[in-house]
Amino acid sequence: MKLVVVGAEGRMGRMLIRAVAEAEGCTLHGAVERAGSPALGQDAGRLAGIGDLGVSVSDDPLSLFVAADGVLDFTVPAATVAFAELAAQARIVHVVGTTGLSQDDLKRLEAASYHARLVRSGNMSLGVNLLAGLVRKVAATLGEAFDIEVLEMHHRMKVDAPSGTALLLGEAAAEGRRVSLAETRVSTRDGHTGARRPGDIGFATLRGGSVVGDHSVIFAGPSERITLSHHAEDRGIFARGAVRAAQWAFDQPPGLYGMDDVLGLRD
Ligand SMILES: NC(=O)C1=CN([C@@H]2O[C@H](COP(=O)(O)OP(=O)(O)OC[C@H]3O[C@@H](n4cnc5c(N)ncnc54)[C@H](OP(=O)(O)O)[C@@H]3O)[C@@H](O)[C@H]2O)C=CC1
Ligand SMILES: O=C(O)C1=N[C@H](C(=O)O)C[C@H](O)C1
Repeated sequence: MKLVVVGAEGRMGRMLIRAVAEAEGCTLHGAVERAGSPALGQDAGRLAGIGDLGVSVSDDPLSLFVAADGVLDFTVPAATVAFAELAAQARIVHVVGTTGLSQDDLKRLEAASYHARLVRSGNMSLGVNLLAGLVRKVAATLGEAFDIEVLEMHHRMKVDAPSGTALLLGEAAAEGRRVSLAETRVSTRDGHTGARRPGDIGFATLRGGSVVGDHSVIFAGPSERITLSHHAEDRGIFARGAVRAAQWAFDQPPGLYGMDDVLGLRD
């Protein structure tokens, strides 16, 4: 499968280049950065620390997409929406790991998925997607006597909050309880907040250092507490998940898919 990595110089971009180079049956067809990036013209393999691959970083995504099978995209929301339109034009697989997407961005990705095979997830690791299934089940079993709080910590450079994974886990909890996350979500608490509203799903965000990604879902009940956690130790877990998603989507019809489809975890 011929894959293009966009955002090639980013923390995830460099991991994705490595994951594609290591994956059986995949080749790196192209690497893209924004116009003006100092990475333009550099060899993508060298950028990723694995030696030359003979693929120069380019700022012309469409000319690469038309001759590729898929694109791996962990960038920023505005770029991802633009790449979705180009991937749809080229009728290729688009794997989206970018987080912090607005409702309007999500609608535009959905529109693109009429033509492209688009896989999107706030977390591409096996562990987090298994955890989401457990959270759904525990939330359904315990009911509202247990308060749900989602706690996350990431490195100091992360720009969006709560994390895409925290929202994915919050959605799983809300689904388990058969409520809408939009109506129960509380993402900030400061000052005299009053007592906790029954049924709320709370989010707490920590930022600092080089933390790859820590997430816990806490079910706090009368006199006891259950905590379900995931700790990411290496970004390779997300990159390998993204390559697996692209390989899975290659044989699917156009549509919008999640990692639960890729991993066969849908109930
Ligand atoms: N779903 C998942 O499993 C995971 C998701 N993520 C998400 O992936 C995203 C990226 O994270 P991370 O790699 O840490 O961030 P980085 O800031 O390190 O990387 C983003 C890259 O995208 C580039 N970029 C921005 N705009 C464009 C454009 N128009 N065309 C091409 N490239 C562009 C940036 O370039 P420049 O800096 O020059 O602007 C940068 O190199 C985040 O939303 C993060 O939350 C991260 C890990 C796992
Ligand atoms: O920005 C990151 O680094 C990460 N982003 C994703 C998120 O927002 O959940 C996934 C992972 O936790 C790392």
